Amino acid sequence: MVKSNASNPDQYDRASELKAFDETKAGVKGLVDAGITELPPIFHQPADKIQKYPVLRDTQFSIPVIDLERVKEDPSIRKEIVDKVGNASRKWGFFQVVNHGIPVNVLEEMKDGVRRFYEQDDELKKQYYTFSKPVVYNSNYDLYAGLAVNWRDTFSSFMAPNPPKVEDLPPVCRDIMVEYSKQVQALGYLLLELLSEALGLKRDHLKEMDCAKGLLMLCHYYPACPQPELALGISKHADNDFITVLLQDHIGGLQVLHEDKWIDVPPAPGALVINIGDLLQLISNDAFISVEHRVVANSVGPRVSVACFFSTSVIPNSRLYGPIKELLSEENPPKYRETTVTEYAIYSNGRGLDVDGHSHLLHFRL
Ligand SMILES: O=C(O)CCC(=O)C(=O)O
Ligand SMILES: [Fe+2]
Repeated sequence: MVKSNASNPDQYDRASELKAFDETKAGVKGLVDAGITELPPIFHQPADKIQKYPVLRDTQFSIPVIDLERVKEDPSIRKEIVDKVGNASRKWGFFQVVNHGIPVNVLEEMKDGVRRFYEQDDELKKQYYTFSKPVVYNSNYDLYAGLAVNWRDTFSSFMAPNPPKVEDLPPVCRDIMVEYSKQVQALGYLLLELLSEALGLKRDHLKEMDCAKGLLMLCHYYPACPQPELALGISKHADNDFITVLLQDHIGGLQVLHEDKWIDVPPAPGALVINIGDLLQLISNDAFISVEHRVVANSVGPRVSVACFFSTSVIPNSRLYGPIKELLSEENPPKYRETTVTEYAIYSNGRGLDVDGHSHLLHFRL
């Protein structure tokens, strides 16, 4: 157990508390199971980090929800959908989709599978608490590097193009991980078509650039927090991929930074949240924006979510990605130098922002 010293958070041995927490291999859920009633200091966010931007709760400002029904059948409906996807990707960098083709029972089973993973016996879970297996479970991947530990546990696995052997996936959720990742990849390809068309490119342009070839699945668990106002589930970051498809449950907590205000992304039944990652901002030459987001801690959880990152960062790949030539003109010269997905991943080191809290994209700007 990590001893708590929340009444005097400045006077504690941070390094040894981090190590003690890490060595439990039981994550944040382990602390909750042990019955803590105060937030241990390693989780305390600096107050200015939590409150820097106001939270705006105004229905006038909300992430667009786009209905994909009949997108493949009716060209005039498709055109409307493409316009909506383009507008949302330019203005918000985020949107939700409904009628996306993934059945509700698959979404429910995926969330149940994540709950089963975390709620199984600690001893079974601990075997994945390592960076040397295809499925990596830990609390925060950047436990020792972050300013404050996030109130969250995560397990992750690359699911495409080279998925792990089935026996390497956790038995309690392996079938649904395989099924869901296949369906998400198909949706990823459809989204790339719509995004290509919204950029005025031919339908297969982004697909042919391999933007949905690689898929990293991150399964998050945000236990109920004893002092949610002092912690964050995920601190402010942007995603370092092409696009992300996020499945969230009914609890909520995801917020998007829009015009210097945090806007809630309300859970909608059957919906998936889509966001533009840094690499798509780069190749679209800033037409689409990769927007910072965070998850606040909650007192009613556990909340579960599954983030599917489309990126090929683990495949050795020398393919260069720069602003797409067809989008450039005298009035729209390239804003970024070319990079590889691997270089971008190494540069961002899996972290959503640089040490000063700025986007890693700035480093690649011409
Ligand atoms: O859990 C969520 O709602 C967001 C997760 C997220 O932002 C991420 O995995 O990058
Ligand atoms: Fe994210």
